[in-house]
Amino acid sequence: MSRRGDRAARAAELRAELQDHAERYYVHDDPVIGDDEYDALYGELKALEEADPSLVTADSPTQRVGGLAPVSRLEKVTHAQPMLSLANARSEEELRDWVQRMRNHLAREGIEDPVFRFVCEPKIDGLAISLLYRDGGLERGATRGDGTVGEDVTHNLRTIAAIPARLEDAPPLLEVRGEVYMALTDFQALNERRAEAGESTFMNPRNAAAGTIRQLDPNLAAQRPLSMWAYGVGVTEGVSFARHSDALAWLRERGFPVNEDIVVRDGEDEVVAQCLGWQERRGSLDFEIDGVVVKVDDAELQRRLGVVGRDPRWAIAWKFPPTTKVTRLLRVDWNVGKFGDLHPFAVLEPVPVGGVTVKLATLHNEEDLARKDLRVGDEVIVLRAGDVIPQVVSPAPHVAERTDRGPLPRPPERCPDCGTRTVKPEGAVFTKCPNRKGCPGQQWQLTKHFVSRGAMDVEGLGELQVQRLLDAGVISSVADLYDLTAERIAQLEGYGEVSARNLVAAIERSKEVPFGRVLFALGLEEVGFVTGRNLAQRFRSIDALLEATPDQIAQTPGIGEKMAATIYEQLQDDDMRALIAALRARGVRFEEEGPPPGDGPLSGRTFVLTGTLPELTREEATARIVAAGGRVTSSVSKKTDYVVAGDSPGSKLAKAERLGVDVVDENGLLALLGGV
Ligand SMILES: NC(=O)c1ccc[n+]([C@@H]2O[C@H](COP(=O)([O-])OP(=O)(O)OC[C@H]3O[C@@H](n4cnc5c(N)ncnc54)[C@H](O)[C@@H]3O)[C@@H](O)[C@H]2O)c1
Ligand SMILES: [Zn+2]
Repeated sequence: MSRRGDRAARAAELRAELQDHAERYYVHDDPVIGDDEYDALYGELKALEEADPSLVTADSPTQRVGGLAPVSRLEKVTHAQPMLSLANARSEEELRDWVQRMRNHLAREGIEDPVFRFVCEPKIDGLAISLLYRDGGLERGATRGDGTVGEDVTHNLRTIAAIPARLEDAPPLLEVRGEVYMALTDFQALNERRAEAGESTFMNPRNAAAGTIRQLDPNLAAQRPLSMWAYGVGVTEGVSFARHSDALAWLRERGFPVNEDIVVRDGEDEVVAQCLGWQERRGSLDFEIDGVVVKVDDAELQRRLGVVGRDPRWAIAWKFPPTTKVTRLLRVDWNVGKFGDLHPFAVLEPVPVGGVTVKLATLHNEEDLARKDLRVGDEVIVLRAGDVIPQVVSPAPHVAERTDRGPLPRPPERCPDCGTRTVKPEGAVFTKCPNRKGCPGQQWQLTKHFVSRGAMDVEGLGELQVQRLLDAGVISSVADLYDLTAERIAQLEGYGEVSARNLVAAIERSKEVPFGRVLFALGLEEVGFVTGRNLAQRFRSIDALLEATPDQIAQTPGIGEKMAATIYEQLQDDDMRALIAALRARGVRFEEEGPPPGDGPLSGRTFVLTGTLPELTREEATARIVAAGGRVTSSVSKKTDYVVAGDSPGSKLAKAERLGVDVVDENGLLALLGGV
């Protein structure tokens, strides 16, 4: 075969392979190769096409954004201006080549020696969206899709607090582009919640954000904390910008979240230094960035540079080294949780990932382990994003084809901490150590939980210190914390005189923690942060709660019969009652402060908010209703007194109308509040 024939065959092979990987990546969220590997194949195809442009086909991945058309049941929207992708640079050399390519291109356009200013922006690893504002109102929000046609996700984008619903001083038409993302801590909390509930976990924050935004039901999006960074404008009428940096400043002034770290740099050297600097810092951010986007600042130069294939010629993505690595799964060990749940984790052959050596990774639960089909001895893909606990994503490609793999790891028959025989209750997600009272593993978890942020919030008492206090026998229950003296603490490893005094002060301060959080801190099964607060609001004192019947507990918002029974049972337990008495004797709060709800003009009334209100944010409206003695819940039922409907209200309004619930607008709400 001729050399051209060889090249054409290889190009076709690469196209098919890339198409396959793109489908796994974008549609099924289940890539089998790393981004660097994908980019290498992509680079090879691109090089072939550049050497021989006749090899370029219209369906080549180098010519199409995302590689795929939208497939979901969401409405399709055609973008007013295509949403493009970005070319990559993985080294200083590639970045300098890009600048040289721009110079060459401009020279052909008759522009010699252009002066470049560059805007460097963190490359947020989320999903691109377009927000269309007409006369200041958010008319439509859409995903990128295949760059030309995206999906209408306005209903979900409206639930994101960072996205302005209305703009002051706005031009007739404005398209804002940005990245929707999930913060790393939120991502981790979401996955933990899902694992606890036996649901599948998300592989990374991008996955979680994309999965959430593409849901049909906006309630789901509202429950998952998403945010956005704005990084550009698309079509506009009545406003234009000479520089990209002007557009960003203008967006910021109008209330869009524009990342504070974005900088303007004059030359290539400065840009390179900036990229390397962020590469160092990437782990310290609370959201994932996978690189730096470098853009030419001057709008006229951008226009002259134009687009090549699916990428603007005037921008490039400096990609960081990958945060996934392949290593060997040496063992699966099991940790005992607060309620005796056995949580599997992976012991790995140590491997450096993104600047840190990873030896352990979370595996969430037994089902997760089975779903991922992980076996001891397998080569596995580990992912480390920011400060989040590393996770095992899957076996490495081709492992599944091996025939000599070990069995699926099973939870141990005896508790690794106390040796008690483990049990798996019918229908439960976790195998358990049933020794709630005597298991040191559970004791440690409960103590750690008690002092954690959101619970009693005792600063200066990390998990290692908790372990030391328990091991040394200095405390045997959380009540003992309140008897500690600075002298006693100072004798322990890791404490000096000052830190010991600070710890005693922090423990003392925890007596101010409100009753609802104390209930949460006790570590009762089914009593999370919100349920703790709701119980506190309903019963107002521990005495009332301890006397309550399961039926009375079930009348608390958010608590069903089954939950109520579990909570009731734990409160009957002698040890739990002794612990509560001991904490109470030491001054921990077991009463709700302030006037009882029911004192305001809205006492006993239940509200549901839907849509965007003209003035009040959701948080403001909720706070004012609660301050007036009312209650806000998330779904409409016969018990709802009022639905407050704003712009684009969604299904709750329809339901309210069906059930005959009163519907008011913002003015109606303000009237009910009576100027509170
Ligand atoms: N592993 C696989 O199998 C596989 C398959 C397909 C794609 N991929 C990966 O996906 C990449 C291609 O994805 P892509 O086309 O979405 O492009 P991209 O992610 O490389 O870059 C374009 C996107 O960057 C985002 N972005 C973040 N911050 C930005 C900012 N400040 N300014 C502008 N844009 C910003 C936008 O969403 C934009 O659409 C490849 O490089 C590859 O790494 C991997
Ligand atoms: Zn045990």
